[in-house]
Amino acid sequence: MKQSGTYQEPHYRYDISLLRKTLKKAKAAAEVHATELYYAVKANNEAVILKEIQQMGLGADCVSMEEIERALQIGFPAERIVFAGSGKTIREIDYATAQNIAVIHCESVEEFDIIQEFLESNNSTTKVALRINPDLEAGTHSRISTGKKHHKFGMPWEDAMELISIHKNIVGFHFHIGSQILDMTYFENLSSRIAELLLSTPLDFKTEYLNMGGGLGIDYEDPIKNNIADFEGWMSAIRKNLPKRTYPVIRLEPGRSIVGQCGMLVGQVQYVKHRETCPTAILDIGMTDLLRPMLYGARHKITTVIDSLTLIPQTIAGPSCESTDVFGKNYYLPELNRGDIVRVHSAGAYGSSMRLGYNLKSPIKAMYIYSESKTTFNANYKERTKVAV
Ligand SMILES: Cc1ncc(COP(=O)(O)O)c(C=O)c1O
Ligand SMILES: N[C@@H](CCCC[NH3+])C(=O)O
Repeated sequence: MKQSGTYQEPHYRYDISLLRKTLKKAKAAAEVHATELYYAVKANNEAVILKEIQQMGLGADCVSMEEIERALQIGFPAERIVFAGSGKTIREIDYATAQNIAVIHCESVEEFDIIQEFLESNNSTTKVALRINPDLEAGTHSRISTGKKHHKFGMPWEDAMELISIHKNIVGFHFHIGSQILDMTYFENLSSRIAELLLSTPLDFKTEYLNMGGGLGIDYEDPIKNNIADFEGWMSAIRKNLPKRTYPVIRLEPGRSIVGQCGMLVGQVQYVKHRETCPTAILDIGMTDLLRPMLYGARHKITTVIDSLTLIPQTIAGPSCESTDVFGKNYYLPELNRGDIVRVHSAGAYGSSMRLGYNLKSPIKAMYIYSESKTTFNANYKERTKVAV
């Protein structure tokens, strides 16, 4: 009897109709709240995904020269591209200013001088906004918080005030307190802090540009029921304490909330090790394809297409030569066996964009689905999991 079975290549699976639905919801909320959206390319930079986003009229928030290049290739106009990042190199600043992108988010006084040099040498139309560190909690995992004083991001308000007193080409401010934020109080706090800070700008300074970052969280526990993030709640919270008439249009740069739920990672059980504590299913997908569980202890929902009412606790692990290459313990699933297909949900954001080349693993492919019922999906995968004997 042949033991090897059939092999289904692992892949990211993107539900484009859900992406479109999500974009429509985000755009509708943005219209109500006079908000312009710049998609954070770092969350997912696959060309097909970016094209969908560009076609819906969002701008692009980029953090490297390569992301700017990709955004331009996809068709985002330069005047709808912003460039952020805590360690921009001169090569990157030169490129961004030469392309006349809309705005650079400058993070320090030192960086400002360098940007200034390239704005002049490139005779650039790019504007400068200052990223402020507001010293605020974000109520999220400590490793994905960015807005406290000790974090490396942004500059103190005092530095910003000094810069605007000298330079006339600064158009406004940029803030971002962290990612995967579900408690809207933290966004309300951000809007209070900004309102307070803006009161202390010199009378002759007009804040033309106000970017309040990204950070809206998604439901990792129940991504099937809650597949669209609370854009309306986010935008109300972020605007709540801003004086409306003074700041008619604001910018936001969501990443995860746009693409997180439309992607899943599909892999196959290679072996099951029957440990004393808990069986461990070793898959062909792991930390090189989705780093979040290993980097932040993030828990993603995992499902299978096996019909069984009996669920048992199992450890789900990846194939890399690292003890931390484990999605998690105590996943209650039907008993897994070699050949079974496993789906890791909510892998659309910070999945493929954070993939690793460790162990010389080749990047896995992406599959784009434009419409498919759940029944067809399950049937297709079951077909493939039948092990040949
Ligand atoms: C400056 C900045 N803007 C936008 C984002 C996108 O955030 P999120 O994916 O949480 O919406 C990030 C990532 O946290 C960021 O650092
Ligand atoms: N990459 C992170 C969040 C950081 C986002 C960028 N500042 C995640 O996987 O959740």
